Amino acid sequence: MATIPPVLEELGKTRDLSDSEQGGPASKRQRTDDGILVLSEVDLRSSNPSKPSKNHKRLTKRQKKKAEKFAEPCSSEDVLWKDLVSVLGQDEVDKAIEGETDMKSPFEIHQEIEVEVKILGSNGDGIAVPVDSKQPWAVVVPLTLPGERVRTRIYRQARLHSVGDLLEVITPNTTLRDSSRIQCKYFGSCGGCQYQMLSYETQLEFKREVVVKAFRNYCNILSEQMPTIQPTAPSPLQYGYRTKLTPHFEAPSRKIQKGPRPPTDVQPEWLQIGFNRIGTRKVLDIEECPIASPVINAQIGPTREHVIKTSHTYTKGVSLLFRDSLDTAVDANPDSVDRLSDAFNKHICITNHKETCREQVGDFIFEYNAGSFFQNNNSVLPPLTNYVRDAIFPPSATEPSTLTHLVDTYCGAGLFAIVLSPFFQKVAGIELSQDSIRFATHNAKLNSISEEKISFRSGDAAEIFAVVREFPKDQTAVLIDPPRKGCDEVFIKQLLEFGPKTVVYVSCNVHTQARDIAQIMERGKEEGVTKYRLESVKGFDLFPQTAHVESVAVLRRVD
Ligand SMILES: C[S@@+](CC[C@H](N)C(=O)[O-])C[C@H]1O[C@@H](n2cnc3c(N)ncnc32)[C@H](O)[C@@H]1O
Repeated sequence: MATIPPVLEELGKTRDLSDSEQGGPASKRQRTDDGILVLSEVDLRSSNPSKPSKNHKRLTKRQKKKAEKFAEPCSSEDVLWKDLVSVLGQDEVDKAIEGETDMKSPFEIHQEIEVEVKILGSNGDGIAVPVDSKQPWAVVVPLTLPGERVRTRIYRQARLHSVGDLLEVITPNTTLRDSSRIQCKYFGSCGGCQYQMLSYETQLEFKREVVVKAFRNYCNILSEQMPTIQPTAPSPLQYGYRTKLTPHFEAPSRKIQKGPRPPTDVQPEWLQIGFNRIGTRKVLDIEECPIASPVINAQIGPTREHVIKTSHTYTKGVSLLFRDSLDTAVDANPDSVDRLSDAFNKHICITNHKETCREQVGDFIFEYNAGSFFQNNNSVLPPLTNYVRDAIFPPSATEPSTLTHLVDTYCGAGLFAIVLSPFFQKVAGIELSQDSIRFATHNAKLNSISEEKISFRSGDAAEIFAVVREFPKDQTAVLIDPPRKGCDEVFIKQLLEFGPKTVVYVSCNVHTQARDIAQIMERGKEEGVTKYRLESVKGFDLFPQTAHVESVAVLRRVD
């Protein structure tokens, strides 16, 4: 029998039972645009309404109705559902739904069972079936790998599956699992990382599989139109890469708030500063995060001390901010500073949302508001932006490119627009956040790009097509990099009406990306609508050790 890290053992023992009641509040995982896992509430109907377990809580009618509904397309529940169907088989799933057994779990909450893991789901958890399966039912067990036999304790019930804590890996997959690779003492308890026990090559292969499945499930185009998904591009840094961290803590209860002032040098018991424990909304106290950069880790201790000292002052939960930045006290003007000097390359940690951060990407400098969006893994930005450049101007092309104009939609602080600007005569960017646009314009100046060449405006992405009407569509590339929810129909309609020669779609959610690309290609079947060919799809690993994958798809107009 394989031993499991003590953190897993602790997780198995200490899950708060109130969190795992049948029909009680359960949590659904969601990922923010920068890949951070957050948990929000979803209500599940009782798995066996006729025989409630002793932990059963009554659901309101509204809660029941919500739980009975199928998941929103492309949501993390829907992505999981597709994985469940692939494990259980469509016929069995259909039969269970028809026979109304799809919500009737064969297991009790807190029951311990043995399961065999069939696949690693796209959300990063193992998807298993019970060893003595009598009805089609799956069990989702985080931190497990295909081929493993594990013991799990059920803590949540949902449609055709239960979710359990990993108690023991009975038969490990020794080809894949190696616990000596784990570099974080919180791995197994913290909800942030899923893959530290895997080799980096295996992580990249699993991420490619996620992209393959996303296009299979959400991009319903003919198989001959679907290019082979390329290998996932690695991150140069696999630990110490995160340039942003947002640990949080809950406020003390009213009683504690009103009680006597606590000593300021001892961490009160209620105060846990960190990330959500796996599968819960309970905070795990953390003092370090090995995937975050060194300056962030150096700042965690002093910030924790400050929070502990002032803990009596908090009446609301707080999300802390740690941003790795070049030292903004040094003038960024290339005439006054050597950008290769130690002074310019000194890193500091910014904790105030309103302060300015600075990063270098290739030869370009970017400044942005610490509270606004910027990609969270600086090490991967040169390969990512180079890949997008080569996708627009393929180095293997035999003819010189005719592309002279770039439209950067959802442009943030101007990352792609500015890095790619040397290759275009004119560049226009659009972004909803006025703050980011202010910085995009500032960044153009910081990098000596003229106002005649580059312009940024704030607004909804679809509005850009009215602005760039004078851009010659045969010479224009459009870059799309939307938030996790993807593009809306208005945007896609306007994109197709504009009809640029090349579209590069960068996405932090490959499922909505696949859905949007299907829509772009489907619309092209209509009379008079621009047609596109999906040329390539490639994952990029912006978040090593986690299940997250970024994806870049390239579409060329069919003339
Ligand atoms: C994934 S980020 C990409 C930012 C930028 N391309 C980068 O790499 O730094 C998505 C950006 O879209 C912006 N955004 C969200 N909804 C938008 C909309 N409807 N129109 C334009 N921008 C939007 C967000 O503020 C965010 O900056």
